[in-house]
Amino acid sequence: MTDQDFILKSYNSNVESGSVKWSSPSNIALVKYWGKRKNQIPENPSISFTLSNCKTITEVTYTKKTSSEFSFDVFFEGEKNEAFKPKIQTFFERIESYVPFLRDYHFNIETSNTFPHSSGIASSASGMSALALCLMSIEEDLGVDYADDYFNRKASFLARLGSGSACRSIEGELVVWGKNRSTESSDLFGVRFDGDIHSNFKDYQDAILLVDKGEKQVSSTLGHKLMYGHPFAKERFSQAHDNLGKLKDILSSGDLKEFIKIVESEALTLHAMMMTSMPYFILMKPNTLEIINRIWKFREENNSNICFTLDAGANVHVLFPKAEESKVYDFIKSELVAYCQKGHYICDSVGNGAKRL
Ligand SMILES: Nc1ncnc2c1ncn2[C@@H]1O[C@H](COP(=O)(O)OP(=O)(O)OP(=O)(O)O)[C@@H](O)[C@H]1O
Ligand SMILES: C[C@@](O)(CCOP(=O)(O)OP(=O)(O)O)CC(=O)O
Repeated sequence: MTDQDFILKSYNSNVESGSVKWSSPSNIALVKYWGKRKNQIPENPSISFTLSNCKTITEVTYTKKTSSEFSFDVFFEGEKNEAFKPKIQTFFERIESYVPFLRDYHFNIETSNTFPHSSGIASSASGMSALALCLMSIEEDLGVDYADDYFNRKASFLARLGSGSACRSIEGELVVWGKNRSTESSDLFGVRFDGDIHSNFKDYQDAILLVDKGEKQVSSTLGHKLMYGHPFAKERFSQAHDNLGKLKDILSSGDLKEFIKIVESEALTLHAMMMTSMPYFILMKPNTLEIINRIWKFREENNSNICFTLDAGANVHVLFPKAEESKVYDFIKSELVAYCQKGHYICDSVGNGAKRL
């Protein structure tokens, strides 16, 4: 498929108003997207677990208007929000040719997240995917009739133009984005991982330890830009291809020890890219490292398959098989909680994707 396949050519412009509502999850990458080209095309493929409890709920009410500029209001967690508007404005500008009705309506966007935003738990992924899905449902309200597959693909295509990782939030349980030699994929949208998944990875758990709930100093968007001219960029992009290939085999064989190696190495490589860019920056906090060291110690002493991953932030995602749930939560409550801001953490697990409400 090409960009052209997603252009909406005709719709019923007589619809006066309506309302649509979606819940869309965040996701956590196992192989990380870090570096992009023009038009939100990733420099390397990535794969993520779709989450279940970390999600955005967005309701969009649309009303016909006469003026031709974009018009929308954002209400975040019940209050009028100006801070989220520029990202949505940029999103609308990027997707206009694919959803031309954007200038015909005023949009009232009421949204909330179940987790802190802008702190490396991919609120841009759940937020932008929820909005993209609402626009797709409006497209349907305007008389456009699509097969299920196309609906999800276009939603993912639009979401990508809001935030790259958002294209991996439409479906579950594992989603791949970015052309590669190992799996079915596209640079334009995310697709469900087409390989076998061993039962060891069913219902995988993710406890997100909130080391720092504040907004991070450097946004992911800026971080991606710093991969231009980065001294290790070429090697990193090629490593991501290799890691995705290895992960495909691991997901099928159920080899948890090998899974841990890839996932932890990906997280540390992501942060190594930040530390070696110019300007360089560090998003981990001292407690991030304390937690990592304690996870390693616990794994060794308990013959556990617990591991960590990080997004672009200080918070730690603790990944583990369902079978280890009770012993890992005992460990978190007795040891790791001390390193979390106000003792807060989120219990999550792999989920099935977005839902219309
Ligand atoms: N519910 C929402 N609706 C619309 N936009 C949202 C929503 N939640 C967050 N955003 C947008 O996403 C931005 C945060 O994304 P950013 O990439 O900086 O941080 P993040 O949440 O840590 O994500 P990531 O882990 O992908 O870096 C917010 O400033 C806002 O513009
Ligand atoms: C570290 C990451 O979470 C980076 C996410 O980057 P974004 O998707 O937030 O960036 P933009 O495309 O600029 O919106 C890794 C990942 O999710 O793959």
